[in-house]
Amino acid sequence: MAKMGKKAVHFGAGNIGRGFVACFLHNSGYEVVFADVNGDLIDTINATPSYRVIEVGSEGTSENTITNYRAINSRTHEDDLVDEIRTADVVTCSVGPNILKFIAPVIAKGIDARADGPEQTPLHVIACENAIGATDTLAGHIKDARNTSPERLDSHHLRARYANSAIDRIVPAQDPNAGLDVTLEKFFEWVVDKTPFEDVGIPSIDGINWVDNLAPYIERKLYTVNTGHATAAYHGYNRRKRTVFDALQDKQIMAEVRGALTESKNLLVAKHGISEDAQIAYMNKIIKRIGNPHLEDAVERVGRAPLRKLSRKERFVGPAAEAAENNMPIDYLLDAIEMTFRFQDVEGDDESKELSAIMSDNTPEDVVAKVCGIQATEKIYPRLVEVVKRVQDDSRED
Ligand SMILES: NC(=O)c1ccc[n+]([C@@H]2O[C@H](COP(=O)([O-])OP(=O)(O)OC[C@H]3O[C@@H](n4cnc5c(N)ncnc54)[C@H](O)[C@@H]3O)[C@@H](O)[C@H]2O)c1
Ligand SMILES: O=P(O)(O)OC[C@@H](O)[C@@H](O)[C@H](O)[C@H](O)CO
Repeated sequence: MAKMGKKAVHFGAGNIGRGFVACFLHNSGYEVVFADVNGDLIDTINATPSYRVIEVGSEGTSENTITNYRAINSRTHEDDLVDEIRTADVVTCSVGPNILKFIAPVIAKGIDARADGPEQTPLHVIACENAIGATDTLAGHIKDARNTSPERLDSHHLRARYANSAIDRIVPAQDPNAGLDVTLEKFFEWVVDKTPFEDVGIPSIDGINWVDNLAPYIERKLYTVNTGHATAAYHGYNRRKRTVFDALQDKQIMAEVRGALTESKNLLVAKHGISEDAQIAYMNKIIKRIGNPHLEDAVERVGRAPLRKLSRKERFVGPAAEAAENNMPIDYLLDAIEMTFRFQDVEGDDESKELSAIMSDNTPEDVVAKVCGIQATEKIYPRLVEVVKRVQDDSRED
């Protein structure tokens, strides 16, 4: 039975938003106000008093029923949303790392409208995206002079506090006939940095693991779950597999996934003092999770946005660049990077089309600098140039 009285505004009523974040907020007693730009989705949410979150796995199926929510179109009803943020306890988002700059202006207005005396606790802002420091990125946009007047910055901390998070739960694209229901894996992990909230009170959201130092958690998540997932997806896409599960049935793809995860493990163990045994156990658990036969997770979803995934702090170049600097092996990570560069012109994926144009119009050296953010002085640079050149040469032959 949910406790009542608190309000959360959640940006992005998609898979992880409805299936994970809103579910946990609801179960912790929050009314959830979704903010989204998809008009049909907004209408469906407002016309549907409850939806189900359905957990599937080898242990069987279980369900949660979510109620006590509303939705607002952030494009057409900005003033209403400002007012919701003014009176909210928590703002969360799961819109995609590249969308944070678009949701920042309305959040800034809502924060600016809040009281900054003892009568109102600062808004707690937590971005739930697959990216290192996503809440910091959002906060940077909110505090930008275009969104918050510089004279208001000194007292901004009285109106809002920002905490980074690492969020982990596989939520595939949903059956279009499922309405608002979301089918997802049973496993979840939501880790949040507690330090920015300590003097004003940590929001009571059941299921969050509050920590003092988030860096090892987010790097371990991104460089294991997402590295393994994306390795399976890109190799799978290039071998015409439909889902990640299908991809992992192929022994060569499984070997690529294990290889990439072993290389990222070497770095994580050396860098964060995680024990080798613990990381091997974590890695094996992840391989099992991404191979969940009950999840229909299309390789195109997991491979979406290849330019983001090839960027400097992301799941491949992030660990590979650092491992290379430390003279650790990176052959499997480079194989996965090559498969990512081959993820071009995929139906419905704008970044894959942009990638194709970038590959046609630039030298390999420029591609590596522009897409991966890697400089010529870095050890990984010549190997990335080689990878890009190979993909470009193959495209010219086709
Ligand atoms: N699906 C997963 O397994 C999973 C797990 C962990 C983290 N994540 C992260 O969560 C984020 C969202 O992923 P998802 O799978 O839920 O994607 P999704 O596409 O299902 O949902 C994104 C939602 O954001 C909305 N949106 C887009 N632009 C917006 C804007 N300007 N304002 C408000 N809403 C906007 C979209 O309409 C959509 O409803 C990503 O950063 C992803 O990496 C996803
Ligand atoms: O959301 P992305 O595009 O960063 O990555 C795709 C998937 O790997 C991702 O959504 C996973 O399902 C999720 O990160 C599991 O926690």
